Amino acid sequence: MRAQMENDLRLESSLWVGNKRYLAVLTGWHLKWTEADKKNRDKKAVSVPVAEVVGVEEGRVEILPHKSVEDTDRDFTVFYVKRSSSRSSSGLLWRLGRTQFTCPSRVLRDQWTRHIRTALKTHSPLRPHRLMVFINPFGGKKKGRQIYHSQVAPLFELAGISSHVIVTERANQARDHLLKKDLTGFDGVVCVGGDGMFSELLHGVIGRTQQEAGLCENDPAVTLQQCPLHIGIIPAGSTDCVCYATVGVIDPVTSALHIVIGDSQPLDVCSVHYGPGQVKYSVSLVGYGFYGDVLAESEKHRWMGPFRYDYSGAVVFLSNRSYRGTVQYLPADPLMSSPRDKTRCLSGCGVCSKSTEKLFTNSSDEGSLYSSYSGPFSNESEDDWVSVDGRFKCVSLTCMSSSCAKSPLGLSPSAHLADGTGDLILVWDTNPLGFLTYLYRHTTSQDQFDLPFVEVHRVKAVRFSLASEGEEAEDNGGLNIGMDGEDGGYNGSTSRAGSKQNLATRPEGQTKTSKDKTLNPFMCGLCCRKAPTASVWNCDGEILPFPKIFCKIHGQLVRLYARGIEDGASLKDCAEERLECNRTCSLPR
Ligand SMILES: CCCCCCCCCCCCC/C=C/[C@@H](O)[C@H](COP(=O)(O)O)NC(=O)CCCCC
Ligand SMILES: Nc1ncnc2c1ncn2[C@@H]1O[C@H](COP(=O)(O)OP(=O)(O)O)[C@@H](O)[C@H]1O
Ligand SMILES: [Ca+2]
Repeated sequence: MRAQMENDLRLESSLWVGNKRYLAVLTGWHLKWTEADKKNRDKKAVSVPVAEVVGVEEGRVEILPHKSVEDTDRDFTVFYVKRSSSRSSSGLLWRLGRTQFTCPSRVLRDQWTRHIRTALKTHSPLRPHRLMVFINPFGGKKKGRQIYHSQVAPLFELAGISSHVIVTERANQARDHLLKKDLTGFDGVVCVGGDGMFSELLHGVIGRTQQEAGLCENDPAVTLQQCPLHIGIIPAGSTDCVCYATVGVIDPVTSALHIVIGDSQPLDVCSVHYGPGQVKYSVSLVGYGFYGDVLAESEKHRWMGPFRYDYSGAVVFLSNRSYRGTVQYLPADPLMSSPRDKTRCLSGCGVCSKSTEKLFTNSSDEGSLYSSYSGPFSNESEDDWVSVDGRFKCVSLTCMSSSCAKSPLGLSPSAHLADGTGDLILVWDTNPLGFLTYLYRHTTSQDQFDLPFVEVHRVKAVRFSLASEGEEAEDNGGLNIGMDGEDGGYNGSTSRAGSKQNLATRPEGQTKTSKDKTLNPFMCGLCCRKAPTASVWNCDGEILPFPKIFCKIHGQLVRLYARGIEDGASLKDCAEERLECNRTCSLPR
């Protein structure tokens, strides 16, 4: 049956590109054109997977920067994904490749365009036809509208996608629209903005799916239903972490091309249960202490744009706070992977594929993905929880690497996008130089976990509560200057929550001395007033002012129009070894 379809789609003929003659072959999976006049050894061949063909148009057509059409009888133009490397990022930039072919006759030209269009329909079933696009006109450098209209809309039009565009007029408009309005006929939703805008779509899409399934999303015991609508992100925000960590570059054209060809990347989501039965969702950062304080501080300086985070980061660092609390976590299966195994989750990641089999009972049936999720706690009991008490600079939980331009490898470089786990990073109270070293290592390839006051655990769930006021005052002597005293830092204990058995003690070098106090006399102006004893949670850029939370990771709850980070090195190897490249990259051949 498949072979028959392949045969029906197959087309082979001589075509001209400029003044050179090529042998062009469409096999259903690939469109390949090989220079016809040269000897076999050096012949130039380009092979484009059908899945990466953006569109085909009759005539000689240009799209970017402006559309122009020369309506000739024997020509057709093929648009496709073309890769180039970018030094400033971890992934590959995608550009719109374009080749104009000339046929010997109009009949053959029409045959080519018809066959290519049929191949696209047959082999790219997830390509969107109708999208709902939300533009935040105030995100990042306030260029959302311009980015969409000049770089994205022409590509959507070329691919025959009809888009319903809403420029938001208030915060949470996109979320509310997705929760309440008719979404019939839409294949996906797209945000043009930053992580906050993505978070609105995430909440809208998850909430809507649970509503329609009749599930109570606020109940932490409920197994949430997977979301059928795909989410696309056109980066136009300040941090753009979700885009960076799933695509590898911050580039509107690259992201638009991933949407157009219907790429599909499953993503783990963390539900954060807080207050009286409320829930928020996060894919990148649930952070208490430093990251919560930076976010709270940055909200006062929104007018600074993306620079507000640098400024607030410096202010919060100088205020040198730490917080005492109890963290409990449910460890993930250590046989699957580890946050310190030095691997990276790249496009086609083996750990994530294996997890798909584990997370869904019948992984061979695509339909079952939406019904048979086994949930994170199939067999665990209270005894499996590990409990840690102490004073922390920050407690962070991330479902993915959370890489971004500031930190190209991210908060947890070996975290996986879709393995059903999150990485819990505990940074114990330490002196300012130690903490600066920790932060600085995020900007380099040095291991930020290889520090005595940092630990990282791969987990399925986390609970956090602050120390009671009495414990806090005892620990602090009433002043939260966070860097002094024998009680600061890694003085806590680790225990199995169920058995209450202490397992760990303070590692050497963690006792702080009075000398530390002299490290930063310039900080006194900032920190010698009574600092707050509680921080707030940073939940993907949203402030949660409730210290006590319960977090649970939901494996592959949503899907993005993305494919994970493509490994530039392997493409380069392919080019260097002179293998026939199945991608149209502009790397040296
Ligand atoms: C001495 C140099 C220190 C550099 C430290 C770098 C650490 C970077 C880790 C960043 C993790 C980012 C996780 C993502 C958070 C976003 O959801 C959130 C909101 O983004 P947006 O909606 O686009 O505004 N961004 C932040 O909370 C900013 C954190 C910045 C911390 C310095
Ligand atoms: N029209 C609007 N006016 C004000 N706030 C908005 C509007 N549209 C969206 N928002 C909110 O702005 C916040 C930040 O948006 P985002 O696009 O993430 O930009 P940035 O990355 O610069 O923070 C989001 O939390 C979102 O809810
Ligand atoms: Ca994960």
